[in-house]
Amino acid sequence: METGGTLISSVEYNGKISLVIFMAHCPLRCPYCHNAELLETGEETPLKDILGIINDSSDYIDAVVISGGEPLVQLDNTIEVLKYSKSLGLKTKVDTSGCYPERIKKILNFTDYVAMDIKAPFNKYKEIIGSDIGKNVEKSMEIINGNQNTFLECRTTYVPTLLNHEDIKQISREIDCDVYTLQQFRNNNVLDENLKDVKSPNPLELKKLAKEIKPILKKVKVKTSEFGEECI
Ligand SMILES: C[S@@+](CC[C@H](N)C(=O)[O-])C[C@H]1O[C@@H](n2cnc3c(N)ncnc32)[C@H](O)[C@@H]1O
Ligand code: SF4
Repeated sequence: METGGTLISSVEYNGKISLVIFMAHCPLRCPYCHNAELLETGEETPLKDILGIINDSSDYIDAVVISGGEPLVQLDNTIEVLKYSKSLGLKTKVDTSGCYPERIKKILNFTDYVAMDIKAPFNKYKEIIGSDIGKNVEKSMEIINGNQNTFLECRTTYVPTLLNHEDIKQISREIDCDVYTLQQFRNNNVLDENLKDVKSPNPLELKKLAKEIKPILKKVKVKTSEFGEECI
């Protein structure tokens, strides 16, 4: 399998210590992507080495998180990692763009938690990230919601020049999830050079926006580099 390596994290799975595996490759090119070096290629890593790392860490981790890149590009390897993690009694989480609804179905039996980006209102994907996949993401959301054992977090990275407050309000009316997180855009590593000078949105602006959509979504969080994750 091709990866961008692994790390141990205390923030990628709420309240748990997790091993995060970064899978290489992604069919999308979100202008703000901070993992751009992983989109085309990764380091060839035998599956058994990744399973070995999970086994060696299993005494002190609670969960395995598969991120990337897009984990569902390497579907078979992702399934093997999820199954193995569950066999060791670990929680599992997958970060995805939601662009592959049919593949999502195949991981749900081994996935406790999906964090799925809602990158734009469903009818504005092409305009905002350049790929017209809104319908796929909507379908993925419906499939995950049909599986009562999988927790669904929807999340949007708020990039001031790409999105506006009305877009977030439209998203809040279109989605159905266990929790919605507004994430602060950071410009330290971005795919599109034009975003290098775009400042991170102010945490107070994000919190005000989150309060405005809370009556619709009920459970809303804001994630910023200044304050970490805050429930609104
Ligand atoms: C790199 S993506 C990998 C998983 C999957 N491909 C996706 O897009 O959800 C993981 C998370 O990083 C976020 N992200 C990407 N670039 C970012 C940036 N410049 N600032 C803040 N978050 C960013 C994405 O929105 C997503 O929630
Ligand atoms: S943010 Fe996710 S979906 Fe977008 S290009 Fe990066 S890895 Fe792919």
